Amino acid sequence: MVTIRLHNGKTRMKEVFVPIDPMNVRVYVCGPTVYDRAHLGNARPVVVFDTLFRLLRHVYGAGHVTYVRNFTDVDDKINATALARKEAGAAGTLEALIAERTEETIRWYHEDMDALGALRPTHEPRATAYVGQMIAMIAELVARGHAYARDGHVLFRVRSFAEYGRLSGRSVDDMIAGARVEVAPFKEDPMDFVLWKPSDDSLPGWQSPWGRGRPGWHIECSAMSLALLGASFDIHGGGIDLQFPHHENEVAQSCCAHPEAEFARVWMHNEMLQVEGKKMSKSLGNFFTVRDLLGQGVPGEVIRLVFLGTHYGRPMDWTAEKAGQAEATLRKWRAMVAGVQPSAPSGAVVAALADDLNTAGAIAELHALAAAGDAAGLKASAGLMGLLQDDMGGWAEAGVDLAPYAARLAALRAAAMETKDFAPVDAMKAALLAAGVEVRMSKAGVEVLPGPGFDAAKLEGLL
Ligand SMILES: Nc1ncnc2c1ncn2[C@@H]1O[C@H](COP(=O)(O)OP(=O)(O)OP(=O)(O)O)[C@@H](O)[C@H]1O
Ligand SMILES: [Zn+2]
Repeated sequence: MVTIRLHNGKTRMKEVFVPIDPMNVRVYVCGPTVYDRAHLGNARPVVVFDTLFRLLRHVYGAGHVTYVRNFTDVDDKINATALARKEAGAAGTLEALIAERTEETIRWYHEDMDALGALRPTHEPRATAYVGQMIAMIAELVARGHAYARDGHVLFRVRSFAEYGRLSGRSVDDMIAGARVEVAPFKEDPMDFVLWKPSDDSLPGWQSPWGRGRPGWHIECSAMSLALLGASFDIHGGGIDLQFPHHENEVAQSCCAHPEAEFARVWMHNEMLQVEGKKMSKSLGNFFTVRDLLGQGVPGEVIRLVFLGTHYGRPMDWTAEKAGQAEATLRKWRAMVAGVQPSAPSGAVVAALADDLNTAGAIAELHALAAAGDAAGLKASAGLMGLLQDDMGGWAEAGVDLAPYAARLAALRAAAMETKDFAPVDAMKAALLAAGVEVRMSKAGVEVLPGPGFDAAKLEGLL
């Protein structure tokens, strides 16, 4: 059996990975808060942990890996977007508007992450479906003296857990000194964090022993991982931005509710996608969405290869140059593997991935396979990384760059918004469809992709 080594954020060492149960290797990754389109940074953990998922499936068997990634669908940012819609005159109750918003966002998330060749996790639990389990866990923490109720809130008593701060390498006193901890009258200690908070009538809420309210964010992952993976499981992942306080708090909650268990054995954190040295984030406003890139004609597979070019533990930038190189590589490889039956993945590619997901090393091995003319090996090995899959190939096999057609269509639409004459847009769209091109037009942009019956010759004269 292949030996996998992973850098464990808990011990800060690269360790041989030994699953608790090789018949059921269990992974939990913190998923998105569903109030808006995913930005490119949000896609990095998806690609990183999808690559891990694929490697584990290869080594232990596809039926022997359980991968859970949640949707956080209870959050004040979601409430705010729904409230804003209501105030703008949207019909329906707040609950209905929230449900509409989260459904829509989950649909977008699936479309965008599917386009990157990410497999759907085994389970994608929604937090709102696990509120009962969260309440039970909070009650357990109260009973064990690790939490206390005050004024409709329930707080975790940080000083009751001696190991608090170990995962992120901080001491409680340092945290308070440099802290952005919220002081509130209902807290015994400023470090204590919220497990449950009250909801007024204008907000979604659930009945609980502490009155009508809603869960804090951290308890969601503790309760959902417990329900779906058990009190001890193998790997917990997420972005490094979540290490503190989110993951630290998850550890505190889960270990105090189940002191007999270990919670996550291995912690893996992906580093950030950056823009000019800063984390791409919604709050900084320095972001673009995955959909923006797809709409500009950048294939999802190109985005995936760019991500895999940098080790997950290092920060990285998105650049047009990297995208151009990845696209050229994939065009070359796709031409080589067209119609070829994959053989088995190369040992060198598997070994690179098994070495703490050395994806850059694995890509170098793919180049070596291509240079050696081993198309069958290239196809199988790239497949292990979610590349050169048949269902993602249309863009490259087309052999033509469709981005200018997307740009032209977008320009015609912009002009039509002014003139109110949509005939030129319709004509262009019809011509593209006749050439077998799939056209998707939305507020976010225009996307054109070669469809099954694509015929490049029919594009003649359209630009
Ligand atoms: N710039 C980034 N690079 C890599 N991963 C990121 C980046 N920003 C967020 N993530 C990860 O994306 C996942 C989803 O996070 P979440 O939905 O909480 O983010 P968000 O609220 O959209 O992000 P933010 O507000 O930080 O822009 C998490 O695993 C998080 O660590
Ligand atoms: Zn989490």
